[in-house]
Amino acid sequence: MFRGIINLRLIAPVCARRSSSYVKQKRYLFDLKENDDVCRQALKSGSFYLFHDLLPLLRKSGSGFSVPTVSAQELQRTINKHGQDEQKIEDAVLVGCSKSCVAEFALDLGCLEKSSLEADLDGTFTFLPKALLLLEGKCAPLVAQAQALLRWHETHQFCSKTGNPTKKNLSGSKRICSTNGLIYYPQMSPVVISLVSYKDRCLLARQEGFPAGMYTALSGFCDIGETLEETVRREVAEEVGLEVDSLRYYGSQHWPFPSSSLMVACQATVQQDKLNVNKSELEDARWFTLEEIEEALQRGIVHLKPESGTIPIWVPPKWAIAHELITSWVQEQKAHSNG
Ligand SMILES: NC(=O)c1ccc[n+]([C@@H]2O[C@H](COP(=O)([O-])OP(=O)(O)OC[C@H]3O[C@@H](n4cnc5c(N)ncnc54)[C@H](O)[C@@H]3O)[C@@H](O)[C@H]2O)c1
Ligand SMILES: [Mg+2]
Repeated sequence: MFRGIINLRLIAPVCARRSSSYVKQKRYLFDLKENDDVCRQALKSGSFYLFHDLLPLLRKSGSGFSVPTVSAQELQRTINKHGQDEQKIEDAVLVGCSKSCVAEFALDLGCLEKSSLEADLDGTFTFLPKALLLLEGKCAPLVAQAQALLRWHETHQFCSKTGNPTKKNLSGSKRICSTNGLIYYPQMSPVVISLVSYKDRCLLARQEGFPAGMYTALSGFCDIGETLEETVRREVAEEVGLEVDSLRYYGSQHWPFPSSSLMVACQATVQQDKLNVNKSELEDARWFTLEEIEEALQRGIVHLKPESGTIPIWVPPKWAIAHELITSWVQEQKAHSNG
């Protein structure tokens, strides 16, 4: 059993007063998920994020973009105006509830005409990777979660055992086979992402399909039955031929690509730096100094085509946990050098 130093990134415990409203919010969310009657009521008063064929609706807001919501009444009007039955609202899926316990849903209106919808809603249905780059703060993970849940329902219409149709419960927290009652829950695939370091350098890699110049931390899906630590060791050995000798948990992130992964991030160290890169998985892997990494972080996203000559190294954007891992390594290196 691999023993590493685990120091969980703990969220500061909420104070006693706030925890009562937090607990109330989470208990209401549980009721919404599990109790169709509670959810049916909430569908009349909740707020709705809208999608069109899994593209989220974004609206220009100042110098940036926001993710607008519509009320149940506005949604009814829009659906009626576009000739759809109001029942369509029951295709919505629950994505959360506000601190004041207003239920938040996501609904895909892919059956309606897109451009007239965008005109009515004063927004644009946007390709998800682009939308996530345009959004700030909590909007990006929320849109990613909603799209992943809508996509899961779209791709799990039939029972994999009987082949018969499945039906979602009202909140969309599960699907049930119409004949044998088998219950399906939305899945995330666990993926480990490790920033490997050796003395004062860290290791970044790229796959052939990555945007030109982008390097990121090593990552890999967990095989069935593996512990996270075993996946870290296996993936690092598989991809760059090194043996991990210590690892430290950093944090986690839901990642909607290619289909809903749970990224579990850690810092890992190795005892030697001789790389043996597995070219069937990686196009390249390199050790980078603190200075090179700081330059890459400064550079931000580089939109250059491979044919434009030498492309400077860049790393995933701020909302990717790889970026956080890399930034955390820089801070530790600087704290270490400042003694
Ligand atoms: N959020 C971030 O900062 C960040 C950074 C890097 C990679 N990622 C994501 O991590 C994931 C894993 O990266 P990777 O490509 O290096 O993985 P990987 O090294 O495991 O190689 C991918 C291979 O894993 C296999 N696989 C096993 N289970 C799978 C599953 N459930 N879904 C898809 N493939 C599965 C497939 O054969 C696939 O070709 C990717 O989805 C990638 O987008 C996220
Ligand atoms: Mg990998």
